[in-house]
Amino acid sequence: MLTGSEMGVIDENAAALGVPRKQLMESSGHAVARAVRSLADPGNRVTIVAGRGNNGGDALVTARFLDDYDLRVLLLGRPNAISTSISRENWEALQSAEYPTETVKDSTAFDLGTPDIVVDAMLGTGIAGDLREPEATAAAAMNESDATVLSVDVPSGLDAETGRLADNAVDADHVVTFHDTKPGLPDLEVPVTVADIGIPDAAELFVERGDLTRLERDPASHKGDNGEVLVVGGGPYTGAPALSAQAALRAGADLVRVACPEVVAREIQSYSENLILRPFDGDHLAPPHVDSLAELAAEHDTLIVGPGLGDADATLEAVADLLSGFEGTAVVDADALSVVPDIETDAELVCTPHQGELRGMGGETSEDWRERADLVESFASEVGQTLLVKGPYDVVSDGERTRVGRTGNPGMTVGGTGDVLAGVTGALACIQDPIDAAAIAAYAVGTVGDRVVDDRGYGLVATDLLDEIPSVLWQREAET
Ligand SMILES: NC(=O)C1=CN([C@@H]2O[C@H](COP(=O)(O)OP(=O)(O)OC[C@H]3O[C@@H](n4cnc5c(N)ncnc54)[C@H](O)[C@@H]3O)[C@@H](O)[C@H]2O)[C@H](O)CC1
Ligand SMILES: [K+]
Repeated sequence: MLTGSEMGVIDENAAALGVPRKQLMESSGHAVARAVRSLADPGNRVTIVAGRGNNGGDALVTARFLDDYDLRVLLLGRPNAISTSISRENWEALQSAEYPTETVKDSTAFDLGTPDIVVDAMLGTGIAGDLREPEATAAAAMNESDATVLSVDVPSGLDAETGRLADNAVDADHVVTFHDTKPGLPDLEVPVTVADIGIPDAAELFVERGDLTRLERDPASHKGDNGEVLVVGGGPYTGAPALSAQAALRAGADLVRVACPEVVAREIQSYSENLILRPFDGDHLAPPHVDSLAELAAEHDTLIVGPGLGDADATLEAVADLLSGFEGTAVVDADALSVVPDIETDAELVCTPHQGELRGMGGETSEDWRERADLVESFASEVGQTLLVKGPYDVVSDGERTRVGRTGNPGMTVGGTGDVLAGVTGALACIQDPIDAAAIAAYAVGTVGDRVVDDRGYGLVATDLLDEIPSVLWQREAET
């Protein structure tokens, strides 16, 4: 089952892999024509009712596969209101080839006639709310007619995000949906054909630019709505927590605080005025700090534990105590990773080991990325947490879903890039599911590294990555 927005992600990933949406539309339209053939014989009257979006575009393709039928193609609205270039190209192809097309300027001009089959291609995954005019009048006419109604993707009026069926939705007799079934379709109790439209498995496995479309920033949001992150780090090292915290800010978090030993707080602050420090006494994290840190952590959307903490016994004991009592989402990195297999916790953890750290946690790895993906998936399921295993191909898995990020380059083996990745993951985990946060972070940080190396060559340092994070995450160019 895939929601409309999940289909949008996959379909843009397919485009990133070289299979553009227009090609998918051709397959979709062909699949609808095959369904028409299974429902009616050549010579029968088929009326296509197309909306102005890509759902309509699918059926404009269908028309070209039905030359041996008695065909009418109705476009709801004016041709210049067609909202996507690929639908417009398919409309123009029908004009050039002199197909019997008509445009319906408003609802009073709509006349369905008496076809044998109606192809309902008014609205698909782009719908919001009940049907407006002229779609509402057209739906009522379809529902009254004796024709067999074949809906494209979903009956117009079914919201493929929530499965809600509008009161004035089309009452379909048959549905052809694409790639996978959609929410609400099983409840309709009509035959549903799931058509393979040639989306490669890789569009679901690999993290690509379509995954960035998951990111949204509400224009009406207030300080804090886009995430508050607490980094618990520092002591033996000071750069690591500062990198994670700055990366979290660059990834879009509103407020990022760093809890660190008092003796290094001034130094960490001196790296950036954007950081808010919450020092605790001493020169390293230890069990007496845990109670107050737990209270502080509970006031944040996500916790990042590990960067620069070191591996002193007292520190690892404190990390284990902190994570055991925590109930929110935490990114666990660096030395803190070693405690994960030994603790019981209600927290949702995103662990970000490189392959050596993964072995240290008891996980297995392999040179072959496909084998590694399987091994990471089963280890994630064993640990019951999300893993982001870094490597030339990053593998992200929660034990059920597994994603692979292919961005990045050998320049990123330099120290500090992992701290940046932990920071981006922590920020995104404020607004996304752990697996999506980890997948997007892996893809984005690798892309950032690729841009820096393209620009300047090898010899990048972790701070080079920070400034490029916003443009990769938030300035995407979507295909329409
Ligand atoms: N995702 C894929 O892999 C593919 C999907 N295809 C088809 O494309 C549609 C989705 O197309 P989209 O252009 O995004 O949206 P729609 O055509 O469903 O509708 C957009 C259109 O509708 C208007 N609108 C929104 N709500 C209402 C309403 N309540 N009443 C009236 N009009 C409304 C809105 O303003 C827009 O103009 C998907 O379902 C598939 O059929 C392609 O085949 C490619 C592969
Ligand atoms: K439809």
